[in-house]
Amino acid sequence: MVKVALLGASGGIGQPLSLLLKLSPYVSKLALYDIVDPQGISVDLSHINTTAECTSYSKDDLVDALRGSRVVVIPAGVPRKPGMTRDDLFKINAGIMRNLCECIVKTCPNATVLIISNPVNSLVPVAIETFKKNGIDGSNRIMGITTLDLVRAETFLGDYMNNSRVTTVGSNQFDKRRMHKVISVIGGHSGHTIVPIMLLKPMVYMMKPGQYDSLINRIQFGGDEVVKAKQGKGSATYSMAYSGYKFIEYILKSIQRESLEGLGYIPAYINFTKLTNGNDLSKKLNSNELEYFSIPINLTNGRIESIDTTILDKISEKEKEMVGKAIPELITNAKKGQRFIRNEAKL
Ligand SMILES: NC(=O)c1ccc[n+]([C@@H]2O[C@H](COP(=O)([O-])OP(=O)(O)OC[C@H]3O[C@@H](n4cnc5c(N)ncnc54)[C@H](O)[C@@H]3O)[C@@H](O)[C@H]2O)c1
Ligand SMILES: O=C(O)C[C@H](O)C(=O)O
Repeated sequence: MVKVALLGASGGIGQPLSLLLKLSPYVSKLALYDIVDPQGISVDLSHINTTAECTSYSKDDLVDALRGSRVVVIPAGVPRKPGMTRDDLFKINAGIMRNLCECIVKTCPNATVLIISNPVNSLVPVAIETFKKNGIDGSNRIMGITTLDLVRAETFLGDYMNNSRVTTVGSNQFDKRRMHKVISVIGGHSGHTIVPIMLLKPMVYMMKPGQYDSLINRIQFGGDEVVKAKQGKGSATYSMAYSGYKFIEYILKSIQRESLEGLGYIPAYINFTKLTNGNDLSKKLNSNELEYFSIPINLTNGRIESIDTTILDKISEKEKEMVGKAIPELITNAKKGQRFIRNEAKL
């Protein structure tokens, strides 16, 4: 069991995620930090009869919140309103990410850092560059959480299968939780950089013309659906808390040395260049410039042991086309984050 720090704990994602972490058998201490004091959340959660010991921290207490943390989860930052892109959040959230990471790298440099705040495609580079500026390579333990795209893919494909004649193949409804054997998602976390990969190719042939394209579109722009429905009151929070916890649980299980076998592909948005199989990924994606990509990872002790590029061996022409479209945008997004820290370092 380990200490987990949650930065941005008072927010729309932070609150339900705090609850899920309080229920986790893998967490011994849960440190809740936010500039809006999370004391009430912490006291409330502390009445739940699970093991995790909750404490709250605000403003200048960040060092205390982080001290001894093995895992740091970051949903701190502003969410989108209708009409905005995730990239529009960069101006505010990049500064928040840099300041938090400056403190993480000095207080718990070996912690695994899991980034939820948007734009993920640029903020993971901000975090990695901040570590680098402080002389530390964090690329095997700083990850962007892209699990919501995977959860959406499983849900929307499950809906399609249950609502179409595909259900007549078996007598029961398809279990959406088993969809990880049917679909995965790689690339990044915004629009066309989100690239769904059908693991069971015959599924595509079973779909009516147009259905596959509309499924892909819904997965890529699922975030917009929630932003629109919330009418200016933010973006996905409950589905993100669930997806975030799902990914955090992989990390915690791996720290606990539990087997992750049978859980399917576990993608995360990472800097793959120095990792085992990183060269292989560059070759398969046919790009020397791309450094960040969401790709299945193999974990040991909560860190990336290697990346698994086999998912790219089975992709269709249409999926190749989607990957090709994602790469230039991913390069631009990553450079934006890198420049933010590198230019500052020159001042
Ligand atoms: N990765 C994903 O799939 C995904 C999904 C949904 C949302 N998001 C992103 O997560 C972020 C948070 O979303 P939300 O709905 O929880 O927003 P929110 O506004 O409800 O909560 C954000 C919290 O961060 C806090 N905060 C701001 N600056 C801080 C700082 N310097 N230190 C600590 N806390 C700080 C705020 O006080 C607030 O409580 C957004 O950027 C959103 O776009 C990502
Ligand atoms: O859409 C957003 O801005 C939030 C999040 O990235 C999502 O995919 O729901």
